[in-house]
Amino acid sequence: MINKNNYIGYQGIPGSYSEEALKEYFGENVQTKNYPEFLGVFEALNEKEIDYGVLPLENSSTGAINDVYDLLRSYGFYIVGERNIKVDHNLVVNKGTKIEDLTEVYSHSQALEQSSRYLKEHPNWQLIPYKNTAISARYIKEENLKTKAAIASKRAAELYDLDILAENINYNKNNYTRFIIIGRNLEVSERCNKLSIIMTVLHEPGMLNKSLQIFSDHKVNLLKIESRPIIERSWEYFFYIDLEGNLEKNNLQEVLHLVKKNSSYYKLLGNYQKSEV
Ligand SMILES: O=C(O)C(=O)C[C@]1(C(=O)O)C=C[C@@H](O)C=C1
Repeated sequence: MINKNNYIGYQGIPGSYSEEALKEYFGENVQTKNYPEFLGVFEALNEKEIDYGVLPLENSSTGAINDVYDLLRSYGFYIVGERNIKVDHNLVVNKGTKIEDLTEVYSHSQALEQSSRYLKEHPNWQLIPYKNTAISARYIKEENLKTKAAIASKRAAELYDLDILAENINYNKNNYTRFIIIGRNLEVSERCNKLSIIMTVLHEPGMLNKSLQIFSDHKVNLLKIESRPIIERSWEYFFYIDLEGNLEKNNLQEVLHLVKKNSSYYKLLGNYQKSEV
């Protein structure tokens, strides 16, 4: 369980959306460590450099963040919490830059995608995927050129002393990113009401349906299914399933036991409290 000596890791630098999710979840007064890549957060948790990590898992406009889904399975950590954050992107530039000066726009690929309709109105701009939204903002500040812009949060513009040339350029005005909090151990408490598992089924007709029927027969409410390819076995998939429930309540453990029996691979990813928004 979380205590005040814990270190919490996130991808990016101050001003990134991951940092915002971290502060919303843990509060302002926590010790943080940051890493340039998602992988760095997993490695740091593995090496006990941090106690928890905060990572984006999916977005309400563009869907899954595949790298994080895959890392989550391969490292074997647990989801202990989640927080949905409203994400509004801005085109940020060095002071005095005009829209017609721009030739290059830097940001995380997710942010470029979430702003794609606005960016299509400027077909002459070169779009350059970069490590993170706030790292892009800091980079264009360091370069100090009027030809380069970044897509980032208002807070990143403030922190790196940049101007906002266009506000809220994400095409979905209800653009939310779901962040997960990961830890080394399974943490189950009274308040947990959401569960995530990964499973694969035998490549035979009706096998996925059989697993889903188990949930339906026991009145377990499914919230999401995401599939990710199994690299070594073409056209076979890991199914990531989110469902409602608490591991210590009702007969959920027995239901999961039946699902496990019907699966060729099964892993419990965590039991945690659903984000309010
Ligand atoms: O946290 C950041 O600032 C990021 O650049 C990452 C990230 C992501 O990977 O989805 C986080 C939230 C937004 O959806 C866009 C980008």
